[in-house]
Amino acid sequence: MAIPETNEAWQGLIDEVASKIEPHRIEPKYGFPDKKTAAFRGLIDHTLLKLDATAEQIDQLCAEAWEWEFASVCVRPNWVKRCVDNLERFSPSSPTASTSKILVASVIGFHEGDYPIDHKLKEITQATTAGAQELDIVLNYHPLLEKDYKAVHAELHALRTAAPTSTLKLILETSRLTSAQIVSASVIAGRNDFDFIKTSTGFHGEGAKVKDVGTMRACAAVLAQQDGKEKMRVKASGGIRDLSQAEAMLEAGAVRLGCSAGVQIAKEAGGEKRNLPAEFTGHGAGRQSSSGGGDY
Ligand SMILES: O=C[C@H](O)COP(=O)(O)O
Repeated sequence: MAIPETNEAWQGLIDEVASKIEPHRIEPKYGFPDKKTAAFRGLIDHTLLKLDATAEQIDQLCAEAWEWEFASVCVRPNWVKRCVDNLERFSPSSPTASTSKILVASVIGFHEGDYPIDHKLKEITQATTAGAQELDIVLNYHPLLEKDYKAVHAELHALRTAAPTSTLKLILETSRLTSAQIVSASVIAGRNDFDFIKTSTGFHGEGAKVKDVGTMRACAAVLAQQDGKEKMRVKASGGIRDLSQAEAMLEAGAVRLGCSAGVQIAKEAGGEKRNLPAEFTGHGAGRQSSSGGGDY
């Protein structure tokens, strides 16, 4: 799988992928697990990214993630250690503990993405040292807008190299991009072995849109065919507040959802949570949207 060496060569690859995307769009709606099951809730990254989040709110986030068996908790780097410790305490080798493991995801370069690469690399070290298994990294999309694909590649290559075993999700901030730019970013992410492409930070614009999720999924399918490797996955995030929005994103091709409204969605889906042992309850009061009420 050759890496293009010039912006022109990148553009050629991007155009080739774009020309093959349309046929993939006629695929039927994608399915997802029964809404009442832990498998469905296991598609949700339970997210709290407000700058003013408190320790009590982080503890509550972890408790809710354990109870509803979400895929992960997604937090800022400074909270990773606390989440790892919480989740370890909730799921020791107790015979009653479920086998499902709640992961810890950390955002990197959040939420503007245009931090210098050294800042992002420092945050990666901080998060992975503290035990984060997944990293949701905001793309510096400015070079992308200028079609400086070599610069985009240089950033993504440095990030992948710094975290060779982590699950890497690249946040595109799709509300700031055209469909063509979404394809360009997805192609470069694919060539750099990112595991996911993710729509939004939840702090800008409209958040996830069905159309963009469809484009990203179709692009990932073309790349997988072309490169003969596993399909990069799509995470929809930002503004997903209820079950019908969550379902629409999954039907469009997302296989992971990032939401601060995970509990509301799980309740609406009608499943049953497991109960955290009493010794761990008594966590903090209710939370708000990770985007602080949102600008949607
Ligand atoms: O990455 C996830 C988003 O920040 C979640 O945004 P939200 O608060 O709109 O659900």
